[in-house]
Amino acid sequence: MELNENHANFLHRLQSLILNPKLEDGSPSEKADILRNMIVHLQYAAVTGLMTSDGVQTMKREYDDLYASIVDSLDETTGLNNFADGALTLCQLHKNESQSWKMSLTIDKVKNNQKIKEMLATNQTNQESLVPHDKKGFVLPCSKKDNKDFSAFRKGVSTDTFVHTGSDKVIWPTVSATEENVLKSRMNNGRLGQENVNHSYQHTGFRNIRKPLFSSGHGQGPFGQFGKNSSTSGQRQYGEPMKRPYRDMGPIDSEENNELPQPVPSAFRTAKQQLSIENQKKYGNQGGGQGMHTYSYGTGKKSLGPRRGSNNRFVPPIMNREEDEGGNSLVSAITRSVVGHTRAGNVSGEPGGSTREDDMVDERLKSIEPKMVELIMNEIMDDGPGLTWDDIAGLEFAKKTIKEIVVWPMLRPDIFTGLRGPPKGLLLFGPPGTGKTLIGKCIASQSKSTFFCISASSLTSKWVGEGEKMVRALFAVARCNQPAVVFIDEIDSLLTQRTDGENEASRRIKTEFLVQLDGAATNSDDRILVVGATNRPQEIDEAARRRFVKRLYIPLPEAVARRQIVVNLLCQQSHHLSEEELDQICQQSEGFSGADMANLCREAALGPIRSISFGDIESISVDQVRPMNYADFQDAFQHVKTSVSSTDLDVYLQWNTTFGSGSR
Ligand SMILES: Nc1ncnc2c1ncn2[C@@H]1O[C@H](COP(=O)(O)OP(=O)(O)OP(=O)(O)O)[C@@H](O)[C@H]1O
Ligand SMILES: [Mg+2]
Repeated sequence: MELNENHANFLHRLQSLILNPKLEDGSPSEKADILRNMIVHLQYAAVTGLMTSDGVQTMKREYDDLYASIVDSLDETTGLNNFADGALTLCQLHKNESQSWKMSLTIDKVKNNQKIKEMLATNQTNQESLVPHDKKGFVLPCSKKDNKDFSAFRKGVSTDTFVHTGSDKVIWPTVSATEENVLKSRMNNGRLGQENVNHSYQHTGFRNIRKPLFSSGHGQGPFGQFGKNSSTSGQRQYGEPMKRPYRDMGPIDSEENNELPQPVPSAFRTAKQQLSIENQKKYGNQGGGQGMHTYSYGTGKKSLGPRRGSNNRFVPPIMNREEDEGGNSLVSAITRSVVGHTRAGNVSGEPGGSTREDDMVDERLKSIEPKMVELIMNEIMDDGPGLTWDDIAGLEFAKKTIKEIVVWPMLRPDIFTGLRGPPKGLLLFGPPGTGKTLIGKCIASQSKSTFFCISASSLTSKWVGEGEKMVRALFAVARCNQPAVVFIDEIDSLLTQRTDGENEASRRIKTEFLVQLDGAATNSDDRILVVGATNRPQEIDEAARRRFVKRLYIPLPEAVARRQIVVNLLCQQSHHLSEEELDQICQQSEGFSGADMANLCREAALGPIRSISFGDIESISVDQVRPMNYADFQDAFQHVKTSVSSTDLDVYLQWNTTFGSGSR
């Protein structure tokens, strides 16, 4: 590939972005923009072959993590996912590990990094080529075995620079010594992969760039110059015409110039690339394994279960050329990631899916912006926190109906066809704190389907600004991950009744949502269930209401259920409550929601602690804390009241009578 002025400008821009990311100041959205820009640049560099996919992947992984931490963070000073805080109890208490992530790569840190110091020291002493080459000096294809030598070579890569004559019209930016250090260090880490920045790009990561030829007979591999005296001997002046593409380049003698050797090193792959290719072939992207670390979110987070970590979901969108000669790498890579995430027993069956499946998925995602696919993938939950139906007290009718709609059809799709086909929309409505979100958690852990938990904020994000496209992306990705359950908590905030004065964007989102719901409902092959939960069903648009064919009332718990909640919670504490006292508590708590019951128990559990004098609290052992008793509950009743008024209750009962699917 010829390095033209556009490429030069591009590389110049990329270099300044990396050297000076300007991430210290600025709002979260500005930072997100900068990082997005960086990621796009890296993708471009890989697609055009200006950087190796290895170099891109390593760098991009870091920027992706940082980017995801900004997009996900609920803290308004550091992140974007905060504007719907009030509306979304689901997200409250969300504590994201990424919040503490800071840009650690400062120039000072790089300068003081031990490895970099060593590298620079090695550079000065290392004079020998460590890359295997044949007698003529051509670089040999590197096997996994050779890779050991090769990494040694990378450590000792020469930092000498080439003279830049200017006749290529490529004006490389002049960089300071410190900046040079940064770039060198990134090269050594396989990041930018640049080993020579003074006036020419000799980049371990950049490939196919016109490179200086050597005539010294010492090998020059795809990773740049090496060999004796590389600062002067054998360097090609920039004005000289390029004889061969860089990646195919071996050293040539001046006499041999007319008879160029066959490109040997084009077969070259690093061991890492080779391993990654093999893994991809074997397992699809899931099996790629290396470099993908799993996140676990903070314990304080209130959510339906663990989200896939940003890196876990991330599959480098740029594949090795060997694998994707046909281009369209971004979409197909994301497609693979979608298929790769599909659970066992899903449409694709095997992780990674078949080629036919890939093609099919490709089609479905073709019109969807990759960044949106990525955002949606981020909303897929791994198996939830192991909640079972028994953890939900009472609500027998709702549980039975949900099992019918969600669990059984997943187990026996062959039986649930035609008239028996399960409904595609399920609405859970009822007073606050009655277990609607809890049911969502249970579906996540019990259904053998891909579970998307979508918050209104992901769909209406100010930053994305294109909510209806997000809705389309959501359903497209769900379609690729069938059977799928899309759980939308507090769905009223998304589907409120349409009014004349309402904002155009939210109207568009709503319309798209209805269209997609219709599509899922009418296409009998689609195995997508949309579950909405709300405590304001009366505010839902009538068109949306119609599409939620099953509308289940989740009422306040009855005495038996309240008892079960108390017993479940008390099993973690020592107590002296008799059966009669428990019955008494359940009668006294008439009108309490499940959440109120949990609050009551929490308050009562503080009783024994309150009876300890302030002075003893530091020294007392756990065994010395007295067990809870009936009096603690009586005290707690003084402070905890029902949160649902009887007027509110009437509204739900009324709505259930008119629109609900029954409650027995
Ligand atoms: N049926 C139940 N069984 C056991 N615990 C329950 C039940 N209902 C509510 N709880 C308790 O109340 C808490 C809140 O429940 P949940 O978040 O599911 O309520 P919700 O119906 O989604 O409320 P909202 O409408 O305000 O979102 C749960 O974490 C659980 O401790
Ligand atoms: Mg809820």
